[in-house]
Amino acid sequence: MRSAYRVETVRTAERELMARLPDGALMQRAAAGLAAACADLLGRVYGSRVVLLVGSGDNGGDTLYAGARLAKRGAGVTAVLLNPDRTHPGGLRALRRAGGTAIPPHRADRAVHRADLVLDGIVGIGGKGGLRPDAAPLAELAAASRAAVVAVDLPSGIEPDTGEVRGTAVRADLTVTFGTHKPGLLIDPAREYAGSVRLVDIGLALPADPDLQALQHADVAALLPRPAAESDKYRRGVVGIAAGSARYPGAAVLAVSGALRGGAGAVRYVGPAGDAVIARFPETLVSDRGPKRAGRVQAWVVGPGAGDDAGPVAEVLATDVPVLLDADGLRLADLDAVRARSAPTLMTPHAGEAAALLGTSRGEVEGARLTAVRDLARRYDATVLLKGSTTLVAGPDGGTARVNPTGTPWLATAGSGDVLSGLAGSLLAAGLTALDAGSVAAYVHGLAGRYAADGAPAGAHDVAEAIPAAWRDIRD
Ligand SMILES: NC(=O)C1=CN([C@@H]2O[C@H](COP(=O)(O)OP(=O)(O)OC[C@H]3O[C@@H](n4cnc5c(N)ncnc54)[C@H](OP(=O)(O)O)[C@@H]3O)[C@@H](O)[C@H]2O)[C@@H](O)CC1
Ligand SMILES: Nc1ncnc2c1ncn2[C@@H]1O[C@H](COP(=O)(O)OP(=O)(O)O)[C@@H](O)[C@H]1O
Ligand SMILES: [K+]
Repeated sequence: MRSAYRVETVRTAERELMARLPDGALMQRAAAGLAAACADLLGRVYGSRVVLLVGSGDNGGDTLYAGARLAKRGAGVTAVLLNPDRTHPGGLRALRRAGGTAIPPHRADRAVHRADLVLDGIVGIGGKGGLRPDAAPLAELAAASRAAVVAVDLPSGIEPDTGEVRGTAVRADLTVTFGTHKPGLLIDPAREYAGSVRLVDIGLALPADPDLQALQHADVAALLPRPAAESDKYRRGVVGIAAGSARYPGAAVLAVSGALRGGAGAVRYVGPAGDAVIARFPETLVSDRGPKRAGRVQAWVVGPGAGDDAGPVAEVLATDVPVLLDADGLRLADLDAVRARSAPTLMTPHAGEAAALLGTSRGEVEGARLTAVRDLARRYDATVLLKGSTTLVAGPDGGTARVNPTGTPWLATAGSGDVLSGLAGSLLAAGLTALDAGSVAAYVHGLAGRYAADGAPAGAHDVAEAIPAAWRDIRD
């Protein structure tokens, strides 16, 4: 499990640890880890040209001490001081003692242009908003140079708690972060600015519940349903799919294709696309009598390709089993009916659908995904899975949210969301909580997308067909 904590929590843990350690010890741990990561990146430290972009906080302090370590190993180190009077004094002394030099920002151009490595120590968790006008040109210089860029703790200019980027920010090849991941390092758009992320353990004691977590293979393996010796198809769970329309029969087929591979013992289909479903998947239990009279299920999926018929959505929401609401179902669902449910509801909007539900724009949702997914979860008193370049899942209680690490832009293909809804519904029917069903489905779906594409375009049905291979890979 990879965990991320917001700034306030990091600060508290930092204070507690600092009180028990000699002055400056924490910064030395951070600087040592940072210098080691830089040395790995450079390959050969001796003779390399390193430029430090140094702001006036402790982020600049870390950077100066790391620069001093690299200078001691023979690197030529130049520090660009954004604010010479407020530069971390101990860090600057250490750099000078090790043979490094300091220059003002107006001389940065040439140094950055010739550098092999640029360290971004402009601002860390103390930053707010995009970079200020005096700092922004340095980010642009770094972007234009051929040097590798290492962000110290986080790329300066991103919002650490949310992953928002509201102005200019540094674009890094590598981010060396201290103590814990920050949510912004795992969520687009900021994640794009961070490059690869390396965590340096500095001994922080953090609370049990992170703000955000990313499941990994072992976590998902432990959650995947597995039939026991005495299982039968009903004990494994039956998932009902109320999807598709005369206009969009394919959505029904794709949702069923995901559901059949998601661990439920049987898939019941209800809707006008029964013939198409049976033709492709003869094992489906097809009914044309509407969700209420279709027979017992342990979870419902409603909405993919459903068109404008609000009837099945209302029927499904009135049941006492978990419900996954997707696509048209999101639009047709009555807010009060969702809020009144006694069983869990999992909503799976993409950014456009989330924006419509929140009364905002798609761009606003994409720029502030964590805020959007939490807002929706609270508003609907439901678990929400927000799809897209970073898929997030949040529960209504405001507790730990999940971020999916396996996504791939190859998944951006028509119908792949239908596959996801079937898969997640099947996991709900198999007994997973809404948070687990959503995050496990996103994980398996992302991996299946990678397998299906393997570097070339793939269709949604290919993604569904790759689910068993992804599942096996996780299980092994
Ligand atoms: N937590 C830990 O466990 C450990 C933390 N450590 C390190 O400490 C870092 C936090 O240091 P910090 O608190 O001194 O704040 P920091 O990030 O340097 O920023 C403050 C400076 O930024 C400026 N500034 C603000 N916004 C800005 C903007 N938009 N654009 C431009 N400038 C902006 C602000 O200016 P001011 O408002 O004061 O004028 C002030 O000068 C943390 O990220 C990690 O690297 C490690 O040493 C060890 C363990
Ligand atoms: N840029 C991207 N990176 C990773 N995954 C993406 C990206 N864009 C879309 N996806 C994924 O592709 C799927 C598309 O679902 P959706 O938007 O509902 O499409 P459809 O309605 O055509 O099925 C979702 O799982 C989503 O998370
Ligand atoms: K930084």
